[in-house]
Amino acid sequence: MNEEQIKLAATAANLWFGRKQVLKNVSVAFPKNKITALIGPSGCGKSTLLRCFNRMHDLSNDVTIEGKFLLEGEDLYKGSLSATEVRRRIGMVFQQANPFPKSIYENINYGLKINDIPKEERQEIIEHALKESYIWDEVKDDLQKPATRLSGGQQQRLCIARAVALRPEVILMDEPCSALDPISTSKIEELILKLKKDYTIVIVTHNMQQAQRVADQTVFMYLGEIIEAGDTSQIFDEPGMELTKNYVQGHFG
Ligand SMILES: Nc1ncnc2c1ncn2[C@@H]1O[C@H](COP(=O)(O)OP(=O)(O)OP(=O)(O)O)[C@@H](O)[C@H]1O
Repeated sequence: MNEEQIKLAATAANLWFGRKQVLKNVSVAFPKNKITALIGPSGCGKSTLLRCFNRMHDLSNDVTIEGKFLLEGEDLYKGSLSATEVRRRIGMVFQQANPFPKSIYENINYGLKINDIPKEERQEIIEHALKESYIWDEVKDDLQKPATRLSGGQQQRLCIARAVALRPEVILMDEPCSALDPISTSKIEELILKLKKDYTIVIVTHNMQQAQRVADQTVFMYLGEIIEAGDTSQIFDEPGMELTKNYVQGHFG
């Protein structure tokens, strides 16, 4: 991958929670306008790595982070970027849809407000974000309804709308479908595939079929290390490492 294709990267990253090292010399690059699946057994550090890119560990005082986390070459920790700016440019969607206990409208409006988007522009941005996230038709007549009354799959698409409304460059998704039924899952997958035209996407998933359906690149982690990264077809069909092969074939994890 040449420099110009890389949107997001970590180099020689280490992370400790207290004395426990959870990321070990992690170097990884996520290409622009592509979907990367991050796979590996439970506890190997996938979420921890994802959260580093969004400065989610900033508020924990027992976390030590070393190495570099770069957005188009710009250091996410050492430069002039604030955590708020980092989170605007790098959006995140979580395993459990987490709408605010407010209306559908307010769920998106809130982020626009705190990012100083003028009031007169917000209506159009909200409508566009809901359309872009394939949920507009289901909610357009009831934008004042509490978001918590939507189904799980609708809530997750609303959370994606909330993220895209801020026009991020990257969307990080931490097992976004693990709490959803197969129909909602396929809607989200369809949405993810559509979004890659405009965004760089990194998705943590335990679902090997999902990784193969959506990801261009797959990264396999084990015990805090990156074992192998490559085109999804290569990782699944011709893995270079025995460990990767055993994992993708379901022998452990
Ligand atoms: N805040 C924390 N304090 C201490 N240890 C933590 C903290 N968060 C995570 N860990 C530990 O770090 C390791 C990696 O956790 P992480 O959630 O990144 O793994 P994961 O690969 O995403 O797992 P899963 O697939 O189960 O979500 C685990 O051993 C976990 O117990």
